[in-house]
Amino acid sequence: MKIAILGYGKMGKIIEKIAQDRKHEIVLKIDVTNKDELTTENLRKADVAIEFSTPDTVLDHIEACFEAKVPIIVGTTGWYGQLQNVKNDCEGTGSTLLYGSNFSVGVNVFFHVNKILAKLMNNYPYYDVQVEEIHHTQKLDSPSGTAITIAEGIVEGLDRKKEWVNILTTDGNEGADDMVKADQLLIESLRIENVPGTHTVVYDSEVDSIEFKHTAHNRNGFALGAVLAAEWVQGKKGFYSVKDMFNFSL
Ligand SMILES: NC(=O)C1=CN([C@@H]2O[C@H](COP(=O)(O)OP(=O)(O)OC[C@H]3O[C@@H](n4cnc5c(N)ncnc54)[C@H](OP(=O)(O)O)[C@@H]3O)[C@@H](O)[C@H]2O)C=CC1
Ligand SMILES: O=C(O)C1=N[C@H](C(=O)O)C[C@H](O)C1
Repeated sequence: MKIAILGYGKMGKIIEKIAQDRKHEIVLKIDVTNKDELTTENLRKADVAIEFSTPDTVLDHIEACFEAKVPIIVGTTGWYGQLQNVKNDCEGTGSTLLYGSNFSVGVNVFFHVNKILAKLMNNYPYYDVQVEEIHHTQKLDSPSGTAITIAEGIVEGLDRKKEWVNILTTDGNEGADDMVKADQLLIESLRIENVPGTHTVVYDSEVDSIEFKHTAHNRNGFALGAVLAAEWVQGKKGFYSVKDMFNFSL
């Protein structure tokens, strides 16, 4: 496959390496320094674009791919308020897009089990629940896209939580729980140097705690998942999420 990499930062560089190991060719790499090269003509040299840039640039990149009729895999987070508009645009223009807040196999297993656990915990009302996410200090968005997907899974399955709320802190979160209503699900966001991504769901009662945790040791799992998504989307039309690719049956 011929691949365009839109956003050539921490993720873009690992994606390049993994894609080449899998015998794909990188035909375009875009970052701030050469953003003028993101033209329809250049995009059409690719079979697929893989987008890991910023919340401020992702929508322009999506639009450029729709215009060029090149399928796009979107890993960038922090734009999900526009999801429905992008879906309408994708379907209206006969384009192809697959997005995911997290492309790693481990996190997608986590997403699936998190939903099952949330439903199960309806039977145990004496547990409260919260989500914690920790990322490196360069991260632009909070909460993380992954934490949003986790929180949506809990709100969907656990009747006593109606919506999520977020508190971002860099120096501990004393008293944060007191600011949250009983039917709100707290997502605590922490920013610590060099952490690739750690997500924990904690069910806490008077007598014990249940902790369900995913720790990324590096970014390779995210990058491999994005390349697998680029392979999976070949020959498909429409709007997909990474969930369609994994399609867990349990
Ligand atoms: N879905 C998933 O599995 C994962 C998602 N992510 C998400 O991916 C995104 C990128 O993460 P990461 O690689 O760590 O971030 P980086 O900051 O390392 O990389 C961002 C890249 O975007 C480029 N960029 C910024 N502005 C523009 C512009 N106007 N035009 C073109 N390129 C631009 C930057 O260019 P320059 O270097 O020149 O500044 C840089 O190359 C984030 O939203 C993050 O949350 C991250 C990991 C996994
Ligand atoms: O910005 C990051 O680094 C990451 N972003 C994604 C998110 O917002 O969930 C995925 C991963 O956790 C790393």
